[in-house]
Order: sequence, then structure tokens, then C-alpha cells
Amino acid sequence: MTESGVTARDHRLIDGKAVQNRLLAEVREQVSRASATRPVGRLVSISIGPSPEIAVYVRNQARGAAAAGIPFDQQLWSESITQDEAKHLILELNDRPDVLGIILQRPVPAHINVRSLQSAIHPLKDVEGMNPASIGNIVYNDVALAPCTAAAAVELVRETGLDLKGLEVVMIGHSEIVGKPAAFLLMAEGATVTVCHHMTRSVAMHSRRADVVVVAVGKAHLIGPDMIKPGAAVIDIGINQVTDPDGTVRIVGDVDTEKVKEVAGWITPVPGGVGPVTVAILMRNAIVAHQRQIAAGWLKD
Ligand SMILES: NC(=O)C1=CN([C@@H]2O[C@H](COP(=O)(O)OP(=O)(O)OC[C@H]3O[C@@H](n4cnc5c(N)ncnc54)[C@H](OP(=O)(O)O)[C@@H]3O)[C@@H](O)[C@H]2O)C=CC1
Ligand SMILES: Nc1nc(=O)c2c([nH]1)NC[C@@H]1CN(c3ccc(C(=O)N[C@@H](CCC(=O)O)C(=O)O)cc3)C=[N+]21
Repeated sequence: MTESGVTARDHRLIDGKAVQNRLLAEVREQVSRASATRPVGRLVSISIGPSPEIAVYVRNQARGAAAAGIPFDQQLWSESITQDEAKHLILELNDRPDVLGIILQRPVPAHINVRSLQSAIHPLKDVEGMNPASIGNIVYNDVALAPCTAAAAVELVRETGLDLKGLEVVMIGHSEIVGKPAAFLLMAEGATVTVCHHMTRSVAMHSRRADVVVVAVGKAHLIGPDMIKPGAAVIDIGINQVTDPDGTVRIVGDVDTEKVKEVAGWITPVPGGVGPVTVAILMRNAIVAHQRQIAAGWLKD
């Protein structure tokens, strides 16, 4: 039984954990082959200041890295670190041959310019694909190092078996780390993509005609059964903490899973859907970064 009260055996639920296990097994295979010729460096995961939402992600990154056989270095920097100190540390990591890749968790403290730090991560070590150069590659359909959650959403649509070419997809949310990259990745697969945000006059007008709805907003129960075409696939990226009347605290997505699963053909539960696949994509990006560094002559034999 998942948190959302839906049995994991429900055939309408896409099992994110199963997709994670499949992807991590593939990465593990590539890591052991790569390690035969030269050591695979460590994945450095940077959090600046404490944040509960990041803690879950980083804990699962550590588990994913262990499953993939990738050395993992979790760094928690003080929230009083200055922009210059943070940038200097990142530039040092860029030049270390024993560092395979760098991910900077969001949010960062208000005094830190995350866009500037993101740009300081060298594109060959940017395992989250958030350096503008990496994002730019997506426009050129080079999607090998894409933002992990966006790529996870594409992976989960593929899991339905639907042919993405010409598929009517509605992306609800247009953030720089999820909504917009996801829209570009889906376009790269040949989907017809509509992007909605808070200025969209009627989200339902778009979502009701979609073969696939991807939602990354951050509002519990934003998507109800009346907003989904019967049989459509629903990819729920939202992560929201809700407190039940009896005081139980739960994590739910942006979709009213219980009600929407009666209408949808497929739906990703929260937890147990996009989250685990995000972790697996991060590990896949890490071994891709290693291969790109070799191709660029960065790693000596
Ligand atoms: N599972 C995972 O791996 C990850 C999950 N998340 C989760 O995804 C959710 C979104 O995060 P993130 O992508 O950073 O987005 P942001 O929180 O940065 O922004 C929310 C987005 O939703 C849009 N929006 C707000 N209200 C509405 C509405 N009523 N209808 C349509 N669109 C609306 C906003 O549009 P506008 O800008 O115009 O206001 C904005 O594009 C969060 O719950 C976050 O926790 C995020 C990262 C990874
Ligand atoms: N630069 C950056 N990139 C991100 O992708 C990013 C970020 N910052 N900041 C925080 C958010 C949140 N996020 C999660 C990813 C996976 C789970 C995850 O593994 N969820 C499990 C939780 C299960 C459990 O409790 O272990 C699940 O949904 O099944 C959660 C949260 C990525 N984020």
C-alpha cells in the first residue's frame, strides 16, 4: 500500500521504484565496465544550509549511488557561506580529476545566486544539466545530460508504451528546472507540447484534451478527475506535505491520485513515482559525464 492509499499492485499505477531499479542496474553495468580501465570519480552532492525537502533527495541519492557503484560525496555547506566562497569551491571541484560530477541542490539561501553557481559548474561535470550550456544542448536535441526530474517524466511516459511521436502532452508548470526542460525533452521525442502556468486562462481546457498530463506545480490536489481525459497518462511531479485531520503528516503530489486513477489510463503515485526515477536519472547522468570527460581527453589513462 503506497502512502496515497493505493495498492502498489494497481495496474493503473506506474511503479517508479521498478523503473528506478531497471535504470540503476543498467548504470551499475556501465560503471563496472568503465572502472575496469580507470577509476570512476566521486559524485559530489552540495546542499547549502539545512532543508528537509533536500534531505530526502540527498539520502536517496546516496542509496542510488551505492546501488550504481558510484562513489558519493555528500557536502553540506554552511548557510552563511558567501557567493564567492561557494563559487571558489565549485571551481576547485571542476579541476579535480577525482570528481566525476557536481549537483547543487535547490533551494539555496536567499543571499546566494543559484544561477551564477550553476553556471560555475563545468558542463562536463554538470550532472544535472542546469548549466545554461547544458540546457542549450536540449534545444539542439542533445538530451544526454538533462535535468533529472524532467528526464524522469519522459522515462515514465515511455513506461506506458505510448508512442511519443505526435502525442498530445500538456505540461502544467514552467519552472526552469522541471517544466521548461520537460517541455523541450518531450518535443525532442516528437510530442506536441502545450505548457500551462498560473497565467493560463483555463488549465482544464488544455489538460482535458491531453493524451498525457505532466504536472509540476506544488499544489496538493490541483489536478482532479474532471481535468483528465479518460485513459490519459498522468505524471505527477509535485511534492506537497499535507496534515490529515488526525494530525498525520503525509507527502502527496499535485494530483488527487485516488479520484484521478479512476479516469486515467496510467498515473504515477507520490511517493513511489517520479522521485525514485529522478534519483536513477542522476546516476545515469553521472556515468554519461564520466564518458564525456574521457572523450574530451580530461581523464588520463
Ligand atoms: N520529484 C522530483 O524530483 C522533483 C519534484 N519537484 C516538485 O515539483 C513541484 C514544482 O516545483 P518546480 O518545478 O521547482 O516549480 P516552482 O515551484 O519553481 O514553480 C511552480 C510552477 O507552477 C506554476 N503554477 C503555479 N500555480 C499554478 C496553477 N494554478 N496552474 C498552473 N501552473 C501553476 C508556476 O507558474 P508561474 O511561474 O507562472 O507562477 C510555476 O511554473 C514542487 O512541488 C516541487 O517540490 C521539484 C523538483 C524535483
Ligand atoms: N537541484 C535540484 N534538483 C532536484 O531535482 C531537486 C532539488 N534541487 N531540490 C529538492 C527537489 C526534490 N527532489 C526530490 C527527488 C526525489 C525524491 C524521492 O526520492 N522521493 C521518494 C521519497 C520516498 C522516501 O521517503 O524515501 C518518492 O517519491 O518515492 C524526493 C525529492 C529533487 N529535487
